[in-house]
Amino acid sequence: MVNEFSEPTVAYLGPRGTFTEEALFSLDDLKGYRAVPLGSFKEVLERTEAGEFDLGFLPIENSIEGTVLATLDPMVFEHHLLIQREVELEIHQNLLVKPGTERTEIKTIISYSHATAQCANYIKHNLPGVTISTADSTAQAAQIVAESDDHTLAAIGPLVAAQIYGLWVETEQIEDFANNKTRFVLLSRTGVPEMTGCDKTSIVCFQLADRPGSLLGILEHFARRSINLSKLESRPAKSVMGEYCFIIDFEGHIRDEPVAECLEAISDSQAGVKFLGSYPRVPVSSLKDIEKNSVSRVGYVGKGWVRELLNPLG
Ligand SMILES: O=C(O)C(=O)Cc1ccccc1
Repeated sequence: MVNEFSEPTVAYLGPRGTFTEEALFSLDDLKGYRAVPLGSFKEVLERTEAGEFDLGFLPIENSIEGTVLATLDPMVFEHHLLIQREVELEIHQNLLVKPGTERTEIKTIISYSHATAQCANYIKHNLPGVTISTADSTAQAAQIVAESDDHTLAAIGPLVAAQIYGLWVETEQIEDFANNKTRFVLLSRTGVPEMTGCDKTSIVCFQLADRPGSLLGILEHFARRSINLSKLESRPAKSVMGEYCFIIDFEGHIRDEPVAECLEAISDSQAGVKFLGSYPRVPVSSLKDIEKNSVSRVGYVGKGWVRELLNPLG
């Protein structure tokens, strides 16, 4: 270990008071680790890969805004880090102001881009015309507001950030959708955790050639082995316009024979495969939870709707 601390270390997106910190502190078995807040996603990734920290911890996906590209893209294209664990945290966004500030005074809102996006409707209807400004994290935004003399500036972020930086909570829970969750990942330079029987594997498939059916070809390897996918996302390959790579999460562990065989088959035929880790997966919501949270079924199309569209009279 090449760092100044005697105990094992975990670097995370700081400063103190981020949602990332709250998610990290929920991991009981990391209590013996020294948690070190860093200023940016980039710093966490670079310094973990360089071996300065044993582990890194970052958000990777939000249920309203989707993938956190500041984590995923560098993991796909620049770094060689392995996911050790995933954690889900329920997120509530809050409007934070300097003590004494009236809502009518607010002219600029600052936060991490995902946080302001999670509250876009709230801002449009309740703070029309405000300027949106970007910080490296929600807690950094709170710190900026606290350190500024400007009463027209407000932050969006966690309640704990208001406490740490001495801000007032103007309005609580301003996110646009209920059930706002963020998934975080624990990263390490080496090591694949033991198989638990309830695992997930993440990979990136880089197509060797762009030809018809190449995605289908990749997916067939999973279907043939009854391996269930939990996420499929395409990202520009960053080489040629129109070329993409596919980021795939699926159930199972690299030490499961069918999983290993599937990855071998894909890399032998269609694509270069980058392994991002096999790790215990968070329990999936039960059907009952989904039912309870679904707002309305109006607008969903049923079986046979294509036929109905084609033959409106038939
Ligand atoms: O951890 C935080 O407070 C952040 O600002 C990062 C973040 C990004 C996306 C969703 C939740 C948190």
